[in-house]
Amino acid sequence: MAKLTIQDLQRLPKTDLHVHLDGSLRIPTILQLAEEQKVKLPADTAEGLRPFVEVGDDCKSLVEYLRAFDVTLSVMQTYESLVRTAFELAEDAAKENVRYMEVRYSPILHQQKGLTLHAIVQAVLEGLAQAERQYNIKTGVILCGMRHISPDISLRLADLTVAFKNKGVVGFDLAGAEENFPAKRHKDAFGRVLQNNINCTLHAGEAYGPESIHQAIHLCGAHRIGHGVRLIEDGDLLNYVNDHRIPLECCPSSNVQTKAVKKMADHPIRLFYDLGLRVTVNTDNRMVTNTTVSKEFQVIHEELGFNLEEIKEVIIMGFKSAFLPYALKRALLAEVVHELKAFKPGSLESKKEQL
Ligand SMILES: O=c1[nH]cnc2c1ncn2[C@@H]1O[C@H](CO)[C@@H](O)[C@H]1O
Ligand SMILES: [Zn+2]
Repeated sequence: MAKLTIQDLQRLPKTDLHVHLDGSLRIPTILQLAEEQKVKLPADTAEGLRPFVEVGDDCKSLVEYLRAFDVTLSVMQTYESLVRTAFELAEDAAKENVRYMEVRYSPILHQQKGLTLHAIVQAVLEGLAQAERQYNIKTGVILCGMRHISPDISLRLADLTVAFKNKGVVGFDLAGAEENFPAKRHKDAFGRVLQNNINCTLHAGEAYGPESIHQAIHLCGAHRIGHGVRLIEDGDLLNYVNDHRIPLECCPSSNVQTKAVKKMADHPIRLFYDLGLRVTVNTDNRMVTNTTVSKEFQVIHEELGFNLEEIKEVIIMGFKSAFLPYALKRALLAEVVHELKAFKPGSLESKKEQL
């Protein structure tokens, strides 16, 4: 199998359907925002801050992984900081040819300085719109309820999702620590979203077993599953997910860091793909996990043996799984399929380097 380079993978058109805004900042931006806002960080240089906001493979659990967000959230409490971080995330994604991205975050975590929930959504939409005008990228927003926060708050966030339906918000999610915080507590919020004909996805099967995925699908009506790695433990549910073409938002590097899987070679995305499941490849958190969509494809190429044809197929599954109206999705898919057919590995740059 010819080896694909990172440049090849960067050139391919891609999606990122699972990326948290508050885990995907640039470190220099955090430093600048902290200075402007007089916020105290654990360190005031990029190198000093890195260990607090990038977890690495020695991270032991999801709960440990989530500590990085205390730092990022401390500088994401103003309208301008939300516009800026949303713009920069879309800019970074566009530069590696991500053509469609769904950005998620939980507005309730951005109210420490009194911003209204509406302003918090508006700011992110403004930053993303600015990037869309400048780059060849389409975006949508997914609002997250948080598992450990009260179901009443999830209901308010569900109402916020309804208020921004067709205005840039395309779905609702449930994030945060999974163990001891079952999704069923939040089922009214999902009911609200579903009854308004809005898509939902839930983080499930990351730090808890297949029961969690079962709840997400059957009690909360999940149209997609975030991670879902532990689906491998329940063949019957796996068949259901496969038969109903429920997409899995796989985030391989993040899963090694949170110990959803012990090591990359054990990642079930290979088996899921071979069984015909609809799998997608995503970053989860570009900064916290120190990754990009291209790097995630490189990892599954090098460590799990996905070849170019298989990668193209996973890319297409990403576009198919988008929370986009069907007509738009079909048009975008047609464009991408055309590009993928014409794609030849070996970028101009890498050819020049070889000379
Ligand atoms: O992999 C993950 N699993 C569960 N929750 C997560 C993950 N990454 C980030 N968050 C949580 O989602 C919130 C909103 O973006 C973040 O603040 C973080 O607490
Ligand atoms: Zn996530």
